[in-house]
Amino acid sequence: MVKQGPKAPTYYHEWTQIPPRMPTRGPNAPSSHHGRHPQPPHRTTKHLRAPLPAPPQPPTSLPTAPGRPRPPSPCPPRLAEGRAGAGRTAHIRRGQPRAKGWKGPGFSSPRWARGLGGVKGREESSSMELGWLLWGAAVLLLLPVLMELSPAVNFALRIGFYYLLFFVCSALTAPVCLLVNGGRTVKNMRIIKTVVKTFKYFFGLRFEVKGLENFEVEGPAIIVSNHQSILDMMGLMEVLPDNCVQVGKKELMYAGTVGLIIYLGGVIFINRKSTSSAKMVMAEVAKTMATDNVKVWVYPEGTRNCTGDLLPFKKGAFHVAVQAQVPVIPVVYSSFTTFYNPKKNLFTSGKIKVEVLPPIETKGLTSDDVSELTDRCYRIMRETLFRLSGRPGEVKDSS
Ligand SMILES: CCCCCCCCCCCCCC(=O)SCCNC(=O)CCNC(=O)[C@H](O)C(C)(C)COP(=O)(O)OP(=O)(O)OC[C@H]1O[C@@H](n2cnc3c(N)ncnc32)[C@H](O)[C@@H]1OP(=O)(O)O
Ligand SMILES: CCCCCCCC/C=C\CCCCCCCC(=O)OC[C@@H](O)COP(=O)(O)O
Repeated sequence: MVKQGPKAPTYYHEWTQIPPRMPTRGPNAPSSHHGRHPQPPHRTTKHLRAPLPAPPQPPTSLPTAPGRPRPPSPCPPRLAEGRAGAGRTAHIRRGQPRAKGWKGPGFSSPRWARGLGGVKGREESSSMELGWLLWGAAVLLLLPVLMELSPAVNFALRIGFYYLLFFVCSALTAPVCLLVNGGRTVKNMRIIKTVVKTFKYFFGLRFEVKGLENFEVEGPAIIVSNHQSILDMMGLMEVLPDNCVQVGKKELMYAGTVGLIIYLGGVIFINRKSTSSAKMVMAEVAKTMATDNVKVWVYPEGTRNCTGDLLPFKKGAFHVAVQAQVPVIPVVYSSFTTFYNPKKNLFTSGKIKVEVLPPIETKGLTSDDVSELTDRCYRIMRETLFRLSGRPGEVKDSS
C-alpha cells in the first residue's frame, strides 16, 4: 500500500512560473475570494488602461410606421431590394414565385413536409433541412470509404478526432474539477484520469499492464517513461498512480481548454528554451515533493520520439531524484510503430504493453552519481522497450 503523508498536496503554483494570484479587484478579479480559479497566464493590465468603446448612439430617425412611405434607402439598389425581402424565402413573403435560377439543397418538398403547418415558408425550410440532412448523410457514408481508400484521410481524421476529444472533454471536465476540488490541485488528476481512460475505446487500443505494484513505494518518487506520441496521454492515464503530477513543456499551457485542464491538474510547466529556469523549477520540485507527498512523472527524453528506440536521456529527472533522495520508477511502453506512424500516415487499432519496473533507490547518492543513475535507467528501459516490442536481440546491436 502507498503510505500517504499527512495530507494530499493542494497547490503547485509555486512550481510553475505562473503568478499565483490574480488581482482581487476590478474586471479581472477571480470570482472566488481566494483567487484559486485559474487565470490565463501572463496577463498584463494593459487592457485595463485601454479606452472604453463608445456607448451605443440612439437611433437618429423613428422606425417607419406601417403604411407610411419608406425613406430612401442608403443602400445601393440591389442591396435595398434584398433588404425589402431578404433571404431565399423572400419571394414567398412577397407572394411571388421562387426565382428560377436558384437551386438550393432541397429541390422540392417531400409530401410529408408539404402537409405540415400549411405555411409555404415552413415548407421551404423543411425541404432545405432535408437537403442538408441528405448531404450530411452522404458525407458520413463517404467517410469510411475515403478512410479505407486513403491512409492520409484515415490518419488525419483519427488524429483530428483525438485532438477534438481532448479539447471537448477538457472543456467539460474543467468545470467539474473546479466544482469538486475548487482549483488547481493534484486531486483533479483522478477526474482527468477517469475521462482520458475512456479514449482508448474510440481508437481500438488495448493496454496490457504489468508491475503496477511497483508504484506502491512509501512516499514520493520520480517516475520516468518513454514518450512516443501524444497518444501517450492515454497510456499515462491508464497507469497513473494517485498524487502524481507530470512535468510538461510550458507551451501546453496555451493549448486552449487542454491547457486549462492540465493547469488544474497540477502539471509542472518548464521552459525548455531556458535551461536555468527549467533547472530552477526542477530544484523547487525536489524541495516540495517530499513535504507534499507527490510523485512526479517525467519524460526524460524531453520530447516525443516514435522511432521504436529511446533518445538519450536528459538528466533533470535524475537530479531531482537525487536531490530529494527519492526512488526512480521506470515505466516502459512497447513501441507504437506497428500501429502508429505519422510519417507513414499509419494509425490503426493496436495493443500496447506497459511495464512498471522495480524502483531504483537513490538514498545516499550525490550529484556525482547522477550520470551513472541516468545511464543505468536508460539501459534498463531500453532493454525492456525492445523486449516488450518483440525485438529482444536488438539492444546489444544498437547500444
Ligand atoms: C481531458 C484531457 C486531459 C489531458 C491530460 C494530459 C496530461 C498532460 C501531461 C503533460 C505531459 C507533457 C509532456 C511534455 O511536455 S515532455 C517535455 C517536457 N519535459 C521535459 O523536458 C523533461 C525532461 N527534461 C529534463 O529533465 C531536462 O534536463 C531539463 C528540462 C531540466 C533541462 O534541459 P536542457 O536541455 O535545457 O538541459 P540539459 O538537460 O542538457 O542539462 C544541462 C545541464 O544541467 C544539468 N541539470 C539538468 N537538470 C538539473 C537539475 N535539476 N539540477 C541540477 N543540474 C541539472 C544537466 O546534468 C546538464 O549538466 P551536465 O550533466 O551536462 O554537466
Ligand atoms: C485556443 C486554441 C489553442 C490551440 C492549441 C493547439 C495545440 C494542441 C495541443 C494539445 C492538444 C492535446 C494534446 C494533449 C496533451 C499532449 C501532451 C504531449 O504529448 O505534449 C507533447 C510534449 O510532451 C512534447 O512535445 P514535443 O514533442 O517536443 O513537441
